[in-house]
Amino acid sequence: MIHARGLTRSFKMKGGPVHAVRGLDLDVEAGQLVAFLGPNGAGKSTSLRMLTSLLPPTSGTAIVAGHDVVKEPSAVRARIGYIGQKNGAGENFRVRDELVSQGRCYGLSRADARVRADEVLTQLDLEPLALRRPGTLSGGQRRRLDIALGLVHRPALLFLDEPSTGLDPQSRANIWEHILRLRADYGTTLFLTTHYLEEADSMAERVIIIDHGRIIADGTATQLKSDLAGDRVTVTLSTDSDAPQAAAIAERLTTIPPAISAPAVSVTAAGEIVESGASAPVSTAVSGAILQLRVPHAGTALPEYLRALDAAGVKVVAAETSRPTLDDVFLALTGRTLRESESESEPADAAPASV
Ligand SMILES: Nc1ncnc2c1ncn2[C@@H]1O[C@H](COP(=O)(O)OP(=O)(O)OP(=O)(O)O)[C@@H](O)[C@H]1O
Repeated sequence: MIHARGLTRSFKMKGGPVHAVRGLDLDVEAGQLVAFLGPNGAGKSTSLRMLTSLLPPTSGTAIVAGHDVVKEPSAVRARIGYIGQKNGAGENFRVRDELVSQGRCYGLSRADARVRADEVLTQLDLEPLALRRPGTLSGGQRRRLDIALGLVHRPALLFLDEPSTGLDPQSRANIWEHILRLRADYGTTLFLTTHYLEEADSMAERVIIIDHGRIIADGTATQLKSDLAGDRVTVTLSTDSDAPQAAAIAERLTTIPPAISAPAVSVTAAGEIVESGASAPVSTAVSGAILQLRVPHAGTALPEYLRALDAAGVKVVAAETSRPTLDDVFLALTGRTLRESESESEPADAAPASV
């Protein structure tokens, strides 16, 4: 459904070029639900805009829904839906009329556009709002209308740029319910960006992480977490002064490597890990009397560690383990958390020039 090779986009800026996307290689099969994650400025929207033919790549190729995004942009647009970050509906028409008008834009007859408008109104639970103006809808209702607008022409592939951002938890859950239903009922291929790691973790069957315009991880959330991040063990000592000794003991244990060195990798559909160069060590973290360790299996590491601390006379007052998150995966790959990356600022003199 999506086949991109070396897809690249740079923007000319006063302070020098911005390399937004650097050589994206991507294959997405029909029916997949893919979450595209990365910090602000990682290149997610630029990638989406190239894949939807809205922005020409600087170099590289992409075949989307069977057509070349550069040579056949109209054919691509006729077969895909794109729901951008901003609202798609105007203010002039009522909700149903917006949908009819969208259908007309895609070449449907007036009668067919009306039938289709009613179908998507039902699909997105928007019938009670059909006669309202978009400006009177809540954030969640409006986002559902955006999705309905993207579905009028029955696309087999839907791109959604942050479909749930800015919504309250209940509306976010509601949007996800509709997204998952689209896939279950119609087999729609879904490619979406999100900042909510826990949503990507629980809903998407495939997670692709992009950073500085490059894909740094690609696999199921479970694969990425177990292969790249490991479990977290947190031990609280009775006194700070024992922390250096406790850290040294951790380094000597066979079940606790002194540092998990996680190379930047991608995981193929077959579960094969492909290394792609850079490595970012994740070390034992000590904060006062609290030690945090990354281990492959907390269930075996923690008892061994506690026995070793006890034998050395180091008193432990609390110990707990936790499963890794996708943020831990990002940390393992880049040495930064996604949240830290979000606050990295753009160059001060960066101002858009011709694109
Ligand atoms: N039209 C443009 N002109 C100049 N630079 C741009 C333009 N569009 C994007 N960029 C730059 O390209 C980089 C990638 O931006 P992009 O919007 O793709 O990131 P993103 O991952 O979607 O971020 P966010 O999560 O904040 O939406 C950023 O440095 C951004 O400032």
